[in-house]
Amino acid sequence: MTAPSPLSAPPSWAAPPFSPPSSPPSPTHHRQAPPDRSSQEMKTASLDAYTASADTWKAETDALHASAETCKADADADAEAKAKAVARTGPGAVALANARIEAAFCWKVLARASRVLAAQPGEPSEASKLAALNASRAWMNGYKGFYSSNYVAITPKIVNDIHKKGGTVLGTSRGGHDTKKIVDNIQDRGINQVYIIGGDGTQKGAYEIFKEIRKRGLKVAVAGIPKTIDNDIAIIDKSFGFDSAVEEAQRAIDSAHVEACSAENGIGLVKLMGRYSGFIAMYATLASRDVDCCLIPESPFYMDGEGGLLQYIERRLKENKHMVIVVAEGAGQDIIAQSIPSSEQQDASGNKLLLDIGLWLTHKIKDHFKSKKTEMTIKYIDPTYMVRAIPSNASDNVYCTLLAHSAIHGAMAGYSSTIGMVNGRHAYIPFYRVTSTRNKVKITDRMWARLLSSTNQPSFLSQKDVDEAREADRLANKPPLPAGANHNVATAFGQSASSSSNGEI
Ligand SMILES: Nc1ncnc2c1ncn2[C@@H]1O[C@H](COP(=O)(O)OP(=O)(O)O)[C@@H](O)[C@H]1O
Ligand SMILES: O=P(O)(O)OC[C@H]1O[C@](O)(COP(=O)(O)O)[C@@H](O)[C@@H]1O
Repeated sequence: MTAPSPLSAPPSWAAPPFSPPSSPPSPTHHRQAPPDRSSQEMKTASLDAYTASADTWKAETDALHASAETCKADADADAEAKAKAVARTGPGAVALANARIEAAFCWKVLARASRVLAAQPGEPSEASKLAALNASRAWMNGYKGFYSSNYVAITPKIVNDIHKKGGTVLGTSRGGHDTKKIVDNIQDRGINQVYIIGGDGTQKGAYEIFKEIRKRGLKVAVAGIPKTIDNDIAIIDKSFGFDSAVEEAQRAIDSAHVEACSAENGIGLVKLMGRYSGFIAMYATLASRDVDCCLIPESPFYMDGEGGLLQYIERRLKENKHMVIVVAEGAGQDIIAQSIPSSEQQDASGNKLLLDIGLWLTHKIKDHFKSKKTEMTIKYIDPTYMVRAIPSNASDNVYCTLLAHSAIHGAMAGYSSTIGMVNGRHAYIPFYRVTSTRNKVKITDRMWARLLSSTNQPSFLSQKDVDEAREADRLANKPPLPAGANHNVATAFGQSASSSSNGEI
């Protein structure tokens, strides 16, 4: 497949695709001959010197091969020893897997290093640089970049300070996931490791690519690296980008608090992203401690009547003369749909578009106090992309580095999975476990109870709602069985499956 002409030229910083020099780098070791020797003698001397250096590299390569063999033998012995020692208990399987990952990783890296040395008689540092440079490529603008534009070479110089910028230097997009075209591109270019970075949708796309690669029998490792501000990816403790978003969302809440305190019966209302999960709203509320009510998709509420939101707002303004309300963009969709027909429109990736709960609530609250002939001022703040466009914070920068290290270790050992932190430890998680459900706030868990005690808001829930929520959580956390699992595996799986993390960070 010839590379299609790029629809959009690569960015100015993109180096042209790397092509190795036509002839191997000339040896830099031979000395200049004295001026009075014949040219034939000079050629002989240079050839002798070159032969000597080739012998030296061969000896070094042989030595490296020998050490690789030793390393593999030691690692295999270590893995077997660990397996015998702990295979009888649950953790044994994990220890064995880890030992085998280390063994495979060690062998592959050493074998790769010796191949590079054997193939390139130039200085080893040049040889390894050539190999690394030739291997690191990036496709621009999301999945469609695999087939709609050329790749760009990624070098240490190019990525040196990207962690200080918001957004993504690779560009992103929604839609455009054509599994066949993507895997054709991977196969045609002889790629053996693919690192795919993004949210829950991206991980689903990575799973499709993995299944197609497996169907074709290709030796390609696919590493899914979770990145989304929503923290809605299942199993992992948190997603890269979430901490930074919470920090920025708190700044919007602080502004809403200032505005609310500056007016008679002032209300500051902030809408935050998170799509169908309310983690950003929940954690920014807990961080701020100036919030009187936090509304999220996972916790239904109602406006009118006894115990409703409007009654609570009236009471809070009487007590405190001002209040701050935080609403997640996915909250209240059922209530809005009663007055505005739900559009059912989707974005290019198939995500259902949300109705604007922020504007709807602002109008409802204004109309209510107008009908009561009560003075009230509401300041509506929708920070939208400001929460997402900021550079990642220190915590996310460290997390991102560790995710990258784990992803490379796994891919070099030949594993295909989503990489993430689970109960504080980095793990390789099968794609189907991550893509089979979405991480949502559990309103029956401690973290939501902590929020309710922080805001003193009513739970807006009946006991029936709580019981239904508990049952839904239980079913949502029953892990799917691997395809074709037999009774014993199903039983064992049922025993060992732990409930997915719930934002208990
Ligand atoms: N079920 C799926 N199968 C294949 N590709 C998918 C699937 N869901 C989403 N994608 C692709 O993954 C990419 C990112 O998905 P999207 O939902 O837009 O963002 P995010 O990954 O941040 O949630 C898009 O190109 C989309 O087409
Ligand atoms: O950038 P867009 O297309 O407006 O999408 C906005 C959506 O993207 C997000 O910021 C992140 O969503 P993804 O993780 O699915 O990309 C959501 O919180 C928000 O609803």
